[in-house]
Amino acid sequence: MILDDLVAATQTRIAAEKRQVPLQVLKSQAEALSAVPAIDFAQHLHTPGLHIIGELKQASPSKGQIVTDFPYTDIAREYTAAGIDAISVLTEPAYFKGNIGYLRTVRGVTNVPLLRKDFTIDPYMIYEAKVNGADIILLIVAILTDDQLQDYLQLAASLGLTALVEAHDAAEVCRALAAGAQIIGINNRNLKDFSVDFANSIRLRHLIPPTVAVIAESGIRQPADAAAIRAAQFNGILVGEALMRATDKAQLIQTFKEVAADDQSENLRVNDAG
Ligand SMILES: O=P(O)(O)OC[C@@H](O)[C@@H](O)c1c[nH]c2ccccc12
Repeated sequence: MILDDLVAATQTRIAAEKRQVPLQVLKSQAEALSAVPAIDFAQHLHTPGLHIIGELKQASPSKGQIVTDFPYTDIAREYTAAGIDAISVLTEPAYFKGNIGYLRTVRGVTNVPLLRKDFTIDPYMIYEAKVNGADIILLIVAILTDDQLQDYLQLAASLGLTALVEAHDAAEVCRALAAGAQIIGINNRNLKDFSVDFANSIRLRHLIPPTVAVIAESGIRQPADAAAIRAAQFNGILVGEALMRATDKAQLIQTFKEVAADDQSENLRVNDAG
């Protein structure tokens, strides 16, 4: 199963990194930064409208090479100018051609919150996210025990990081809630076989109380997709491939935002009538 391969590759990678920079060194670097006030992304997600997390992803195991040209700092600037709410930076090298250096570099060109998109399986990676400028880490329920979920959420909070806790089915959503997740991402893609079911997030939405922010992830391509997700009361969307392939990324972001704005004015009308 591909997810097992990803986890194994990540274990090997982190073991090598620990030999380069020992845990204690990284930990003290991260702790020195923990006083820096982090952006409360969960709170931001509860403000009105559909928030957009745009991804920087040049390749993936399901799609192979998505783009041949990957000017990621230019794209980060373009996302920022277009009013994106956060940028997701793939840092997994073996399957997504990501790099932790991309995160650090992007941090230098934008002030928007950055999500370190990786297969977090070790506290080391959380310190590393902090040291390289992330505001948000990804915790994938499918690859963590309940104890790990809780510990990693706590560690992230202690460093001033927010966690996006990713679930794919009802049981995983319940585990995310039980661990105390403040932001849950429901992935439309099954990481075990990479099949995408766009309706998956909408089907599971009702399991999450309004106090917890919820993001729909993967397979979101068109404004109509964003509209359907907004109508289902999501706080945000995570968009990778569609933005990477779009020649005019600002235009696509704008269109997604317009869809959300229409929905808001509809709500206002309903409220006025009531
Ligand atoms: O490119 P898409 O279909 O818009 O999907 C983006 C994002 O949801 C996807 O990259 C993703 C969701 N969860 C992940 C976990 C690891 C790596 C990647 C992902």
